[in-house]
Formats: sequence, structure tokens, C-alpha cells
Amino acid sequence: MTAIHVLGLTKRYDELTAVDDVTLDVGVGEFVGVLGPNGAGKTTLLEMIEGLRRPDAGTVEVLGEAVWPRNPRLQPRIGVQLQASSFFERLTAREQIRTFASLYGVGAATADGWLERVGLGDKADTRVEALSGGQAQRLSIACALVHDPELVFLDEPTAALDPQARRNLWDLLSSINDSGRTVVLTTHYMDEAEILCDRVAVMDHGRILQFDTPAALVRGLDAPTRITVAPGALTAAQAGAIAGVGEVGEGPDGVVLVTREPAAVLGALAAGQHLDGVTVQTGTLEDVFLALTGREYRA
Ligand SMILES: Nc1ncnc2c1ncn2[C@@H]1O[C@H](COP(=O)(O)OP(=O)(O)OP(=O)(O)O)[C@@H](O)[C@H]1O
Repeated sequence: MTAIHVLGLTKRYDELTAVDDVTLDVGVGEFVGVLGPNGAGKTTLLEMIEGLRRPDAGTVEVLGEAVWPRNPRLQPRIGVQLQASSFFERLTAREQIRTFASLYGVGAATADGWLERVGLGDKADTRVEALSGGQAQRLSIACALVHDPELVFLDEPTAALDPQARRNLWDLLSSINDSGRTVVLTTHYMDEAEILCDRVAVMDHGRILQFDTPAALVRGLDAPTRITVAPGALTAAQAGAIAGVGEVGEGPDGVVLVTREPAAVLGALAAGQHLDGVTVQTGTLEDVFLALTGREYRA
């Protein structure tokens, strides 16, 4: 079943085409990421899918319903994460989420349960202004989920968090999807998209350049594998003599074997008792972005 059906979606701001003829489908239960640098058009695309912004061209169907003009039947079925800056001022975390809950006719006990679920039980009496960046992001996610929507939109949920806080939030985001909800998030972070998402739409200059699983995107690159053998285990000459090895380099971490036949090369290393301390590196989404756009990824 399709959760989101987008056809030929376009949005212009004067001369600028922020979203340029985007077509995509998202299945029910999928976790989809929209990945792209600043200004790629991610937020504009999401806002049109959420029914918050009117497209100049194209159509959006969400859970089988048209989103524009505003469709009140959809509101209880979708959750949109607000930026932390849009909290009601001077409320505590508990008051904040209970206020959201009451808008949807959801009881206080359920609201309080969500505070616990996102790890904010001990911050219930803290005013939203006094929460840390990570706590505020978790509260905004809880507010988006409090009415148990089928489809959740998160716009850069881990922006401005330190690496540890981002990782903590990843567990929460995975659990949202594990319970069967469809999740769409935008992100600047390649690693985040790679770890969390079933499929990733790589976006730049308003266009979706590719939309596939992270593994398929990387496979499509046809990038060679780099196998690094710990220093001292193997000379460059020995490495070059292994069948299937293309280039050989020497770096601080040892001898680097570049190959398109990693299984054969690893087999040869195993046979020679050289597997200790071996690292294997394939392409990443960063390489995908570089290959698609011809430039380095700059968040
Ligand atoms: N209301 C607006 N009026 C004019 N231009 C806009 C408006 N909103 C966005 N833009 C422009 O449209 C382009 C796409 O912006 P958008 O916010 O969708 O990108 P984004 O990928 O979400 O960026 P970021 O990662 O920085 O949030 C940008 O060049 C932006 O300056």
C-alpha cells in the first residue's frame, strides 16, 4: 500500500525553482530519508506533502487522500514535528505535551506516557526553555506522536545535536518505525540516512537525483573496495601479487589493496594468515552524492 504518492511536484519562489518536478512513492511502513545539502528543497517538498504549502504544479496524495486544499480528515492521521522553537512559551514539558494531546482529544495519561517513552519523565516539570537541545528535540517528536499518527514527518530531527545525542535519538526514531508507522525525515547527515532509512531520496537543486535503498545506491556506484592490512603483515609487493588486486597503496594504517573482487582477495588474505587487523571499506552515501552531482557533499 502507498502512504505517499507525489506526482510532478513543483514549487517556485520568483526565479528560483525550490522543488522541481518531483515524483515519488512511499510505501506504508517505510522509513524514508530525504537527504540533501542546505537549500536543496527538502523542507519545501515536505511542507507540500504535509499539505502546508501549495504546490505550483503537481499533486500529492497521503494515505489515499488529496492533501490540498487542506484536508481535515488527514490531520489526525499524520504527525508533523515542529521545530523546538515553536513550543508554547513558559510551559513545562508536561504542560506542553498535554496541550498538544488535548488538541487531538488525547488524554493526559497518554501524553505523560509519551514523555516517559522519549526519556523525559524526569524533565516533566522543567520549562521548555530550560531543556537541552536534545531534550527539546525529543519533546517535539513526542508532541508529533502523541495522537498516534500513521505517518510521521520529521524535519532534521537531529540538527544541532552533538554526536552522542544524535545516536540516542536514532534509537527512538527506529522504535517509532518498528511499531509500524511510516516515517519520513529530512537530514543533512549521510550516516544518519544510511543507518535509519529503508530508502533514501538524494536531493539537490530541487530535484530527486536517486531514490533507493542505501545499499543499492552504493552498489550502483560500482566503487572499488579498499582492504587495509595492518602494518607489517604484508609488503606492497606481496599485496600486488594477490589475484584480483588492482592498485596497492601504503598508508599509516598499513598496506591498502584496492579491488573489485573483495571476496577473492579476502580469501587469499585468509589463506596467508593475514586477516588479523584487516579493515574493509566500500563506498558510502557521500561517494554516491559526489558521483551524482560531481561535487563534494557540503551540509
Ligand atoms: N518562503 C520562501 N520564499 C522564497 N524562497 C524560499 C522560501 N522558502 C525557501 N526558499 C528557498 O528555496 C530553496 C529551498 O529551501 P528549503 O528550505 O526547502 O531547502 P532545505 O533543503 O530544506 O534546506 P535546509 O537544509 O537549509 O533546511 C532555498 O534556496 C530557499 O532559500
